[in-house]
Amino acid sequence: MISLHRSCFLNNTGISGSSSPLSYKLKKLPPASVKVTALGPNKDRNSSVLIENSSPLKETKEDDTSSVADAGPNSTVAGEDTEVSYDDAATTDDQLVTPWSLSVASGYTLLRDPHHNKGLAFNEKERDAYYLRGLLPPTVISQDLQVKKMMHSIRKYQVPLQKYMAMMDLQELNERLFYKLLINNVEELLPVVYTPTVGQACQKYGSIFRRPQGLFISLKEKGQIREVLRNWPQRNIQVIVVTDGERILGLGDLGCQGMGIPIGKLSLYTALGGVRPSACLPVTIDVGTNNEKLLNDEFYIGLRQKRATGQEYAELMHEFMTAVKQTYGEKVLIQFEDFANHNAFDLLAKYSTTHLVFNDDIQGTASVVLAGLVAALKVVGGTLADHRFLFLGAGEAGTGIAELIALEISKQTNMPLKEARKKISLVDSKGLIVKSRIESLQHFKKPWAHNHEPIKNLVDAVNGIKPTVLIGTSGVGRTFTKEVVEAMAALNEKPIIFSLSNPTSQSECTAEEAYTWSQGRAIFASGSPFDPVEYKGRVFVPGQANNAYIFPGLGLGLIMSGAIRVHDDMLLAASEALAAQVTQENFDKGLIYPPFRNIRKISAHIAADVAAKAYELGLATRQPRPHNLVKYAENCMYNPAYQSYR
Ligand SMILES: NC(=O)C1=CN([C@@H]2O[C@H](COP(=O)(O)OP(=O)(O)OC[C@H]3O[C@@H](n4cnc5c(N)ncnc54)[C@H](OP(=O)(O)O)[C@@H]3O)[C@@H](O)[C@H]2O)C=CC1
Ligand SMILES: CC(=O)C(=O)O
Ligand SMILES: [Mg+2]
Repeated sequence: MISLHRSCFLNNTGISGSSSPLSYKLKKLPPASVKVTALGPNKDRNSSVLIENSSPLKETKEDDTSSVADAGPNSTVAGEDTEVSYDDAATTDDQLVTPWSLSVASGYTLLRDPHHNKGLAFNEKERDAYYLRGLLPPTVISQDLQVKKMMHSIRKYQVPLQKYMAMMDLQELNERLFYKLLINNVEELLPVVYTPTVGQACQKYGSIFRRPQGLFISLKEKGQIREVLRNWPQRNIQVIVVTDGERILGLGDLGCQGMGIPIGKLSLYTALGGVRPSACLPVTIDVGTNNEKLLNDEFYIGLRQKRATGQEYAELMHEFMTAVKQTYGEKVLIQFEDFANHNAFDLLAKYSTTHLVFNDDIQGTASVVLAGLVAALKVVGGTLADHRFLFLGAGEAGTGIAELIALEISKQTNMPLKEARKKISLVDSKGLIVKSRIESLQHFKKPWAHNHEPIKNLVDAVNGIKPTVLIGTSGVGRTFTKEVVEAMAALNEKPIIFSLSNPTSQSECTAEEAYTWSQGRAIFASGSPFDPVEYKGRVFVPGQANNAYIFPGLGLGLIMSGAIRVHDDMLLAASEALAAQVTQENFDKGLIYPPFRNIRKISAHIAADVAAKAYELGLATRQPRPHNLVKYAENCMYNPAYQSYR
């Protein structure tokens, strides 16, 4: 009896260094009593086919002439006088069949394996060695030419969602080409695989869903989450991005269709931060949805029930968090993403002492915004403590940013944190957060309830508080009206205005509005990208204040140092590292963030500073500490160039 190992490829085993997609082959099958049996996936995960024979078959090296890749579900696995035929057409609906498959990476299978497929870039030698002759047209082209060709076809699509789908198809066809494309064209493709287009993709995810790109863990899987994790083909997981889909960007509850977000975020972990794709696991927890439209949509792919809450919710999340640690160990990084705030703060508080976790919307966003502010001070002058901050939106992003600003002010000035918080005011859907509202406020808003008379609307709050910085984290589009921006411009020579809500439709104002209404004086950044704006003969390039600048580098820093916990000082370190990357040339264009085209270099610096902080705090387990952390970060980064197969 012998089993063929399905997981014998580079990255499938988690063992790198092999440059052959084909590690095992069989000698020709002996004539008698050959039986091919399928195994259910949970019986032996490493086996696709079990072949019983009176004389055991030997495993041999690649120079052997026969390959089991010749066999497939519809083919005949033949000895000289024995045939076992598998013919799908012969089965009917009421006959039970087992969905077995061979996954030896050669021939047709190799072309279907996104981790190893190179398409027309397979060279002549590889085409011979891996049974590709005839399966490809004769031309051999370079990866660079493939990139050029793909960009050419993606640019032809007018509809952003079509571009998104073309990118997702590519990711599932040829992973290295996907990442090469994304890295080489990051400024053009970021809005395709990430905000704003990923928002549309989530809204339509039920219709566009094709193949699993991450794990769906629903209430149906309660009690079996460890087994579900084992169904994922990769074992050596380093980062998980998990959502429950309740607050997807500023689009609200998209239930199970929120899966587009973890997938998009993790593709940035690889493209922007260099974490290898096989180490990334997107997860969506499905506890139902309160979105009536989805519940009534025949194409909805999630659980058709109202959201579970309370103990039922907490138990599922706890089982997930426990299973993750048991399966992948202490050092797996879990990024909470796009949870609604009534769960987000509690989950973070509960698991930050036992797991390597952070909440991107609360902490990653805070870090990126603080970096933008620190950079903006070089243009407007003064220290953080000299400024007054007003937020529209007092949820995860708003209070998360506010707290990190206060922490930094407190560090810089030795002012008590409580005092530092007084420089920051927040407005929620009910108006300015003030002391008289304290009883009815959610716990994360309470620290921001200052002594002030109640104010209902934003313009009055601007005129009453007289902020130098206005930050939008409301998730509601066009709330920075002309009146609001003009009020900021009347109060400040250079008003700092950030419209952070995503996607573009939810941005508090557009770049054009910010520059026009402030007569070209605003220092502006937005969560989703806007094109440059020409105002009175001058071109303004708006920056993108998005946590995508932070989480890939932060994650890499945590992974490469073997950190076991996330600490606020790491977020401050990430923020400082990002701010330090803004050049005079960027400032001259009105930018307070460096361009995304340099993101891998930026991420290496962020990773290095985060790792340095982890060592300093005694939270790093990788010893000895690398001497040059920036170089080490760069060397750790995944390179999407094709590997040569022997
Ligand atoms: N650029 C970036 O990197 C990031 C951007 N974001 C974006 O920020 C937005 C908010 O996210 P998040 O903080 O997590 O969401 P939350 O739901 O936690 O918070 C939203 C806040 O906005 C308030 N709000 C809603 N409507 C109004 C209104 N009309 N006027 C005033 N306040 C209002 C809510 O008030 P109430 O509490 O009274 O309901 C709440 O305080 C989203 O669009 C998200 O995409 C988030 C993370 C990162
Ligand atoms: C960018 C991001 O994380 C958000 O909008 O939720
Ligand atoms: Mg988010």
